[in-house]
Amino acid sequence: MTGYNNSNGGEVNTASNGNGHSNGHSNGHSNGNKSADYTAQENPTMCSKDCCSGQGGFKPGNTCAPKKGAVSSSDEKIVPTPQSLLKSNGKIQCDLTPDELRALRVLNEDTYPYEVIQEIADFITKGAGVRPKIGIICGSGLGSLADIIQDARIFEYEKIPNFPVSTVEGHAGKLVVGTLEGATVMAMQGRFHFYEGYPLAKCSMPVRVMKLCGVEYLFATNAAGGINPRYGVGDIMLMHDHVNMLGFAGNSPLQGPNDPRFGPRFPALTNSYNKDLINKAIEIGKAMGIESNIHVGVYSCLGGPNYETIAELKALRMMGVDAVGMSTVHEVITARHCDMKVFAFSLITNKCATEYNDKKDEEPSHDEVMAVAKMRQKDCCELVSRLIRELAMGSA
Ligand SMILES: O=P(O)(O)O[C@@H]1C[C@H](O)[C@@H](CO)O1
Ligand SMILES: Nc1nc2[nH]cnc2c(=O)[nH]1
Repeated sequence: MTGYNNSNGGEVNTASNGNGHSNGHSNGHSNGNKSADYTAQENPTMCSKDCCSGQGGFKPGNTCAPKKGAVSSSDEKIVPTPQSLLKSNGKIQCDLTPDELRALRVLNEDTYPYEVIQEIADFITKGAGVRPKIGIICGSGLGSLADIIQDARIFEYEKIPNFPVSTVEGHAGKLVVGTLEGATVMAMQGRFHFYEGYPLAKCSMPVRVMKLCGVEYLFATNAAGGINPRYGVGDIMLMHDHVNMLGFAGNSPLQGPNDPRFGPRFPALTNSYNKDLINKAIEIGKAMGIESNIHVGVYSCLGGPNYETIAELKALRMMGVDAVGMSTVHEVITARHCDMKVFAFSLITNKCATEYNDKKDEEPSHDEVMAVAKMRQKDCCELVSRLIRELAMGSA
């Protein structure tokens, strides 16, 4: 791989996408469900299996009175909403623990005013005693990127005011602030995904926190499926562009009122991925002897949590996508909106099938994603730390 320049789209694949296909599927089907109407046939007047089963089975004339010990609908546990917790004096009244209450509040908070982000940033910079210059977001299984940070000050997400919590395996839920290769850094060991139930603005809110902490460069990493047939498992794809599938569906982290203290209402995204950093990373890849495992390509984020169908993967390939995942794009949009320089890469943890087959062992799984990330974490860490060293020395 030689130096990257955006004019030819890096290594964007030009191979045939294999558009013609026959999947051998027949549309007609029989679901083999012989007793779909079982209750109605066997017990013509039984109101429901649960209702009548505790009464010695159905007998004609059952009154369907509530079973002993059953909760009546008025006793059912109510899922609290902020409104249901409020008394008329505006105070919250509920039997939730402070932790449950906090989780509820964070879940219900969709937008973060500038002042709240500022408070979070102050909490971190005061606690850490430094203003970091580089922000790192660790992808699935790549949390070890933060383990190499020196003089680390660790903040668990649940202890940071107004911060969401990580719910995905391989995302520890810690913010690590310290120094790496002479630069001050803050790293997220655990990011937030749309599929966890967080709105995109909340998923990428930590990027704004980074900005107000003083961060100028965002390094985002992710685990992704390789759609480009030339990519192998364990390869690294330096992102030079993205296709925002969630954006196609009308979803953006920048939706809602725009606060110009962060950035403009209509930001341009044409030069989102810093070319100097991409070229430096290619040079570093050569020096590490992993040149043939480094690509430059286009990433696309889908909502997840399911992996893609073959038809979706074919469509993505036709659109020029090289790797697919469930993150990063909204973080990059948020970072570019507030004028941060961005470097991002995907670790290819699985090859995406773009032809139909029945091979179970070729289906993606999070276990496989984690295993490959573990196997490749050393090279990923080295790439990131060498790049940060170049930045700290002022040569990137
Ligand atoms: O956080 P990233 O994007 O690295 O995680 C990917 C996408 C899903 O969260 C998970 C699927 O295995 O890995
Ligand atoms: N959407 C998606 N995310 C991934 N993360 C790791 N592998 C994959 C994949 O194949 N698809």
